[in-house]
Amino acid sequence: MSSVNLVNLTKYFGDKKILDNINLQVNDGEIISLLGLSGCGKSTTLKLIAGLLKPDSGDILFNGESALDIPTEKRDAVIVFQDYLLFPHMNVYENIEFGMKMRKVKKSIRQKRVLELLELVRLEEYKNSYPSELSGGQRQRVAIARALAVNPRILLLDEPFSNLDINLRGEMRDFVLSIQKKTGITTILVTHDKEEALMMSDKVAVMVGGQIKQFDTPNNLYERPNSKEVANIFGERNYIRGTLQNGLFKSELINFKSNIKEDLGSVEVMISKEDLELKPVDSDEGVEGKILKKRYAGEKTYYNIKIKDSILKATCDNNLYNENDLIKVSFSPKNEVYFR
Ligand SMILES: Nc1ncnc2c1ncn2[C@@H]1O[C@H](COP(=O)(O)OP(=O)(O)OP(=O)(O)O)[C@@H](O)[C@H]1O
Repeated sequence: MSSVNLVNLTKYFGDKKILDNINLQVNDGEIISLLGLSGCGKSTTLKLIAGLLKPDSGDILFNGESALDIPTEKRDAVIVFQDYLLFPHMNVYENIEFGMKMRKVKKSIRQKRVLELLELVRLEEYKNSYPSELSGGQRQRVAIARALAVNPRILLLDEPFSNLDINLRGEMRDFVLSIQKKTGITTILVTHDKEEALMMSDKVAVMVGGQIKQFDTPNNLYERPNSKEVANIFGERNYIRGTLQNGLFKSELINFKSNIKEDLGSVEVMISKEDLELKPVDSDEGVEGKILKKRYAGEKTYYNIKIKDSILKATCDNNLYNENDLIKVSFSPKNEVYFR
């Protein structure tokens, strides 16, 4: 097992800077995610860690020691790609055994390890099946067992769930998490799915344009993003410009008592859609608005509400109001996030 430390890592393809001075500290045994839109450099970062690419500058430390001169096959950092890349002419047993055979591990040890892994990924009865005879989830479990077979220090997962249907995806996320906890292997997951990153990770690195914009716990990223750019990755929010003075936020749309006593002057407050409260129009509290659009989605209902000349978005657990209804909207801050 190992910690991973990326230090001022920069990578160009031609004259295009793909990774721009990346710094990241992953502690031994942690599972973290690299989250960002397509093309922001997530897979490139994984390939650099695995040794499939070389950086133009910077360093990669495993347990504090540079891994740059260690060839890929000796780095002990294995990647599971989204298309799994199983050997089609080998059965499940042989696929899992392959890496150990290459490393000339003794047959009796190989056999014991493959059987252990088959049990871990719950595929004992499929050991003689070929990849074409397996479901997507089963193939993925073989790919994970094959990666773990060589006792890597670091597991790198590149969009491992994106080819699976939605139900299987949930199941495989739980499965991978349980294996990660059981083995304690340091794991870096690449994903463009915000919920997946939040659900699976001790910490998430938000990447935009080859840079890490924030590396933090899921809760901090969602509740206390350090920029609008990061906030927007975790879903659409409302931003209202106003002033924060003497413990009061005042704006043309909404006023509320703030928990922050510092005078910040002119600011934009971020309000999550689920933090706006909708009440009947004859309530004493709140500002009056009109429902312009409603989308009922079972567990939740999404509303667009017009207040003066602005539109606020709200997500409610109930389904009490309809389009064109007049309502009152109020907000009592729990976690206040202000941007200047
Ligand atoms: N071998 C390569 N040669 C040239 N350009 C490359 C190469 N590999 C990746 N790129 C470019 O580098 C950028 C980052 O690619 P990368 O695969 O790291 O992104 P990503 O965030 O993983 O995206 P995705 O989610 O689509 O896989 C992209 O613009 C891509 O076109």
